[in-house]
Amino acid sequence: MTEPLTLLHQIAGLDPATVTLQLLTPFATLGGAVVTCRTFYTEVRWLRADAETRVSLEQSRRIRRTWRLLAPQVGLAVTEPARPGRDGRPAEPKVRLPRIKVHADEFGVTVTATTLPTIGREAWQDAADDLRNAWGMQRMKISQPKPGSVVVRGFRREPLDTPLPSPLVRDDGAPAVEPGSLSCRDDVLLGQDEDGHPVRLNLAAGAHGLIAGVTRSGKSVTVNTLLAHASLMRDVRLVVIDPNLAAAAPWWITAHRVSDTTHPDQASELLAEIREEMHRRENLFWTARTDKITEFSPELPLLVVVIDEVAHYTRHTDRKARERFEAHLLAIASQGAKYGVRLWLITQKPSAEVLTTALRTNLSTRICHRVDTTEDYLHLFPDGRDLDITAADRTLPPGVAITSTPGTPTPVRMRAVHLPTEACWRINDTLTTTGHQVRPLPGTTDFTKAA
Ligand SMILES: Nc1ncnc2c1ncn2[C@@H]1O[C@H](COP(=O)(O)OP(=O)(O)OP(=O)(O)O)[C@@H](O)[C@H]1O
Repeated sequence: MTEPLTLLHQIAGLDPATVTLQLLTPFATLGGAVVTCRTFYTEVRWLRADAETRVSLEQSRRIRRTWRLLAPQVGLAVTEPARPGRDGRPAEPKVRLPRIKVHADEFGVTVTATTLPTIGREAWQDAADDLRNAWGMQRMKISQPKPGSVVVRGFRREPLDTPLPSPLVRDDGAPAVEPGSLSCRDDVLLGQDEDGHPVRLNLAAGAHGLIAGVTRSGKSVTVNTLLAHASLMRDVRLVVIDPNLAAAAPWWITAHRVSDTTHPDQASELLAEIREEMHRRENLFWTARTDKITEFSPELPLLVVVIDEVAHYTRHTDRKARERFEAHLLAIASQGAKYGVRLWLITQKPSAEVLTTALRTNLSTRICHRVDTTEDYLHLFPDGRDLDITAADRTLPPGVAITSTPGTPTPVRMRAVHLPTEACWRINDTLTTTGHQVRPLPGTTDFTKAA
């Protein structure tokens, strides 16, 4: 039979070598282009990476390079029995390895591997310690999100131990976000979980929340994140009630309404106004033919009501005043969300005496920094014993919290975003210079009306 190249040679009068060269040239050019693109991509990735990601990139190159050698050593290779060759003599046994793709990030590497007949998740789990040592990782996490592949996450650094700066400020502490450039539809970055995944909150889509933690647990820093975002959102009005004037201090001159009252009755007055506003908004349901407000604007803002040290009012010695306050609180917690109100309660002790079960049930976002007792913690997370570490654990460091949000209802450990109070003052300066000042700094007033 005539070879195709010889046939071409006969038709075109070319010798087979020239024909081969001419046929292969486009493929070689394409191959060269692919290699160039890859190198270019690798270079760009390297140049754009921060110092920690570059260390991980180096590691991921080493993992790829040494995989052929390492996989059989850690039991992640299958040796197929040698079959007799054509000449009847046994051929070399074939060793098959899982194919791997390695991705680097600031915490370490993610290796996605194909499974082989006897090498599934269990085999990877058995090899985890050896891989951790060989790859120089602190911790390995193995999962199988879908049949046919295993995902191995190697952590060189623990996300929970890694400080997470706020996207609202630059490295030098200067504000990075213009007032009014955010909207309540934008996600608020609360922190990162133990796998390094972001934990986000959406004020427009979400509902009410709670932030708990004993003193020096990192509660105020997390409250800063909430208040700073709310202040920078053009379609949010911030209402703060704070008997200690701690969380509210930087926002005193720019929040829509603010109170440092220590008596529940005065706090109740402000809550009664919120309820009146809810009542006014009822008319919108008829005109918009809806049963909840989902679109917000500067004319129809989302009302974010933050009450710091809520126990100060709910455990007040004046029983009647305390009950009036609790009645308002419960009405807003159970009804407010559909009228565009988001209630956020802050407490050192999230016990049943401070927050009734009816109230707690309505607080769907829960951020629990270190608390005093397991009972306090379990009041917030009734199934929380399943976690390796609870928020009552003495070892929970400042800035780490157990968190659940409507997006991630199963509680996770989270390293909260670090937004120090000094940065909040600077954000407030920007708000003031761009005309967002509502009132002067306080004298001895305990209740100030918005201008
Ligand atoms: N997310 C965080 N990342 C890094 N460090 C943090 C974080 N949160 C808190 N810290 C550290 O812990 C310290 C105490 O935090 P914070 O002031 O928020 O505690 P607190 O629970 O509000 O205490 P207090 O009730 O005394 O104000 C901070 O000064 C800071 O050094």
